[in-house]
Amino acid sequence: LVNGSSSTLDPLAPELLMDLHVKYIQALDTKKNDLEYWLTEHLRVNGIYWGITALQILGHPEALDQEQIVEYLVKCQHENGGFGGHIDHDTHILSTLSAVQVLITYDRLDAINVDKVVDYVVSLQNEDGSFSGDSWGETDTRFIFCAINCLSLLKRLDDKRLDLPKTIDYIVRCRNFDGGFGSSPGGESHAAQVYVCVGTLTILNALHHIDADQLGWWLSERQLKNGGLNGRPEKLEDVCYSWWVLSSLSMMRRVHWIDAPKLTLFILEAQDTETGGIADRPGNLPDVFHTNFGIAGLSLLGYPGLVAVDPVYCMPRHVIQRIGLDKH
Ligand SMILES: COc1ccc(S(=O)(=O)N2Cc3cc(C#N)ccc3N(Cc3cncn3C)C[C@H]2Cc2ccccc2)cc1
Ligand SMILES: [Zn+2]
Repeated sequence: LVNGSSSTLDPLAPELLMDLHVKYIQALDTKKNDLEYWLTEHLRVNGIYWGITALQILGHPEALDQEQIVEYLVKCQHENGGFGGHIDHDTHILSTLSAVQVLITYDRLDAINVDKVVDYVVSLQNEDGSFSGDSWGETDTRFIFCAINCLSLLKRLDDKRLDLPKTIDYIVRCRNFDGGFGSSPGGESHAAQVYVCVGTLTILNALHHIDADQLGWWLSERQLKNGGLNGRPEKLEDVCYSWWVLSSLSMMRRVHWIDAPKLTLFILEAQDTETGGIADRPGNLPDVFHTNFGIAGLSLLGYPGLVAVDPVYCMPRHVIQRIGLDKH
């Protein structure tokens, strides 16, 4: 009952409309007459990572043209080694990580200059151990995770230019009295920041800096009566927190501290049964971001028929195993 899909509790419960979600993702790149398609141009590379990863977990890697996607991503790499959100957009650590994640998922790192990617990421590290998102210098624990995650995927954490002990110190400075983490020292605890800080410490084998019972309790407190999870106390439930909270609990071996059947039901009720796709909560419009993190969350909950996902990298577990990172 704990890990089964919701139908073990309630025969009328919705099920995951897998084929409809595959069609929703395939249709994303065809809406070229929608204003939204062009407004989200800056998100294109991130959107490809969200779409590809959802298709991988659904077991349909063939649903998009991999060669065409690789050719597009190659065009997004700048001479500084970073990737922009779209061709000729400024480079950013978020789109650089997304591009690397897709290329590794496709086993096509041969298509890009990996050494230049490493140079770009290393160039974003600051004196205090944090990382900036781009050359404008804005720092956020999210960017530290993107940098460490990317270097780990490229097997380049041993780069002599890095000061990893300082990065760990910076993350620890972002820990709050409630056991959670914020986007910078003194920042309020937020589930997405907990994920990026627990993920960074997991990759750097420094989880001993975390009080797993205290943080596990704060995370389990994110679950509301409707089964959904919020990001902070008093906030509304949102499907993407299924990923930020569950993956953090999974890294701390405490996924069972959440009511899995009730969360499963919440995610399934956020599906759009007409168009496919998953919204941030039931009744809202779906988007590729929440579709990916809803499906990834269901995979962590053991929903039947889904490919296993790695809680640290949010990539298929078999891909992480292929590159030998499944030691944690
Ligand atoms: C719809 O208004 C927005 C607002 C912001 C953004 S964003 O800054 O690019 N970004 C990615 C994102 C993508 C989509 C999709 N498709 C939808 C939302 C969303 N959010 C906003 C969000 C999600 N849950 C509640 N909120 C308000 C997260 C945000 C930050 C983020 C970026 C990368 C990785 C993780 C998180 C995009 C659209
Ligand atoms: Zn959300």
